[in-house]
Amino acid sequence: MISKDKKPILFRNYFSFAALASPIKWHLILGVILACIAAIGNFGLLFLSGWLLASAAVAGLGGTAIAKAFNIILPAAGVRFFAMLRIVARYLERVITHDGALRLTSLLRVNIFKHLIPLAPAGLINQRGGDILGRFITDTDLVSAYYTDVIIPFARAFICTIIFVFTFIWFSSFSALALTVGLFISCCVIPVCVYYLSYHHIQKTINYKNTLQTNFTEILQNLGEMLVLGIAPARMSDIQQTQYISDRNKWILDAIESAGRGINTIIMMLCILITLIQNVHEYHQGILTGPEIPMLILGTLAAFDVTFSLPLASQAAAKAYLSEQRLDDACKPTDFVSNTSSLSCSQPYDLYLDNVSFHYPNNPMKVFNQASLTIKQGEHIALVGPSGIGKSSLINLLFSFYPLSEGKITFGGVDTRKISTQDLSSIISVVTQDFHLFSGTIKENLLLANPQSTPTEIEEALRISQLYDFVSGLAEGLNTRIGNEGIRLSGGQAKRLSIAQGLIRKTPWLILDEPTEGLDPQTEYALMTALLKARPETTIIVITHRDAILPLMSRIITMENGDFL
Ligand SMILES: Nc1ncnc2c1ncn2[C@@H]1O[C@H](COP(=O)(O)OP(=O)(O)OP(=O)(O)O)[C@@H](O)[C@H]1O
Repeated sequence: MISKDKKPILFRNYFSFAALASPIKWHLILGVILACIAAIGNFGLLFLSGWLLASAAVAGLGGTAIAKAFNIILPAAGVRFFAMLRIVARYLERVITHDGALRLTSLLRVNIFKHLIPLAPAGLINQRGGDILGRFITDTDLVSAYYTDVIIPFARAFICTIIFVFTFIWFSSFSALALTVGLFISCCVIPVCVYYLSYHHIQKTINYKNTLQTNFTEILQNLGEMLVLGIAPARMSDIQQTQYISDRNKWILDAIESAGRGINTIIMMLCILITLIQNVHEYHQGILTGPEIPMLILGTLAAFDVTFSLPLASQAAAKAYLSEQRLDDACKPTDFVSNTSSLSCSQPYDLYLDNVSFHYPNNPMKVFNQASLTIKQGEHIALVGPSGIGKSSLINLLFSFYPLSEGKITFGGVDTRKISTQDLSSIISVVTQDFHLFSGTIKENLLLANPQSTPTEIEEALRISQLYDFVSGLAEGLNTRIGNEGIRLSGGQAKRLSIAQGLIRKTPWLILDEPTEGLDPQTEYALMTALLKARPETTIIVITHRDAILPLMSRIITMENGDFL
């Protein structure tokens, strides 16, 4: 169980964005500053260009003397300066904010991984693989985008609004007021409306996307079986249907965002119109000069530039919020969290089950009912019993993957709930029925189990698991690639390779779940005798239905009615 004070990551309940984003706070601050500088550069460029063009025209109309007296160099240099400033600031802003966003994504993923690990497998029992993958990839991306797609555009819009309005006040208070009202609607009212109008559709889009991802992952994983059962076309048509609904929803979101932009444009045009009418009036009153009119008009145009990304930013905010909820849910500690404490157990590694009762969280049927068992280090045991009685479940309890209803299990003198999974796995090697081989060479798969193993140890493991002759006969020997999940090996060869993985770790305990299933009697006998001879000191527990193995073992434990006989 996870202790209450170890509060995991995510937002509302478990996570503080500020805490997570703290390593990239300078990226964030610098990103906002550069985004503002780029927007001010754009504003300055248009503002000054309007004044420069109109002044040059007025000077030209005024005759040669006035034209000569007009100093075009200084404002032209200003225009160039703002143009350069805009380009450089935009470039630097992109570099810094994207670097920050990528760092944030990796921080977020590492954090999520850290919180998912203790949940496995019991805490993840009700989650589908594709769903977790979706949360891990898509939702982390959307949450990280909060920084580049939400914080920066809104911070830029608010800071620049203040700067633009104060610049306008210098020339015309009325124009400044019109700009304030226009920018307020564009920065606050429209984004809030877009957010609430989009929220429900974004929620649906995320759900559809998740369903698509989950279903597609399952189809890919089980494509062979689905083709054999003839259900692949039906599943594909389900996927198409979900994709169609998802696309329609996306279309609605695009329409809302475009409407937001469209209204923004209308407000900008209204603002320009009002400013123009008032500026002409002020010109006649002598408050403004002629060139200042286009300057304020183009300035209004430039000022609104910072608001056009806000409808999209509102949608990004809703996406980040919903994704954050999904990540929060995925990482929420349940009652079935495997332990993270780490008391060291010591030799002899004896196992005691004391009145253990247990049922799976999603299955009320008791697998163990006040079961007691003692296994001393070095014993060679066959664990037998009818299918579904609970033999493999013993492995889950040994590693505290599930909580006990009653009783206690000690290993090496320590309650297994207090030994970390890492510590246990350094003492116990388990070869399960549903073993996993990686897409790589035979050697890579063996070294994955024990990176320090020497060529002699590799050879020994292959000899015991009766794979040596097979591997020696291969053109590329140990460097033969075995394909995804060991697809290029036969079922028996793949099983023996997984046994070799268990052997090469040389741990004091070795548990083999149905190691000889699918093997011919000769190979089965050769494997078991070689194993028991090579590892006399190792505790070996063989979970099996094969009678041929039983005479070779030093003790046979039978499971019956939730207990050991
Ligand atoms: N993850 C799980 N969630 C819910 N119930 C489970 C889970 N795993 C196993 N069970 C149930 O627990 C019981 C014991 O299963 P277990 O796999 O330990 O049996 P077993 O003796 O190893 O069977 P077999 O010899 O067929 O491998 C079964 O009734 C099974 O349905």
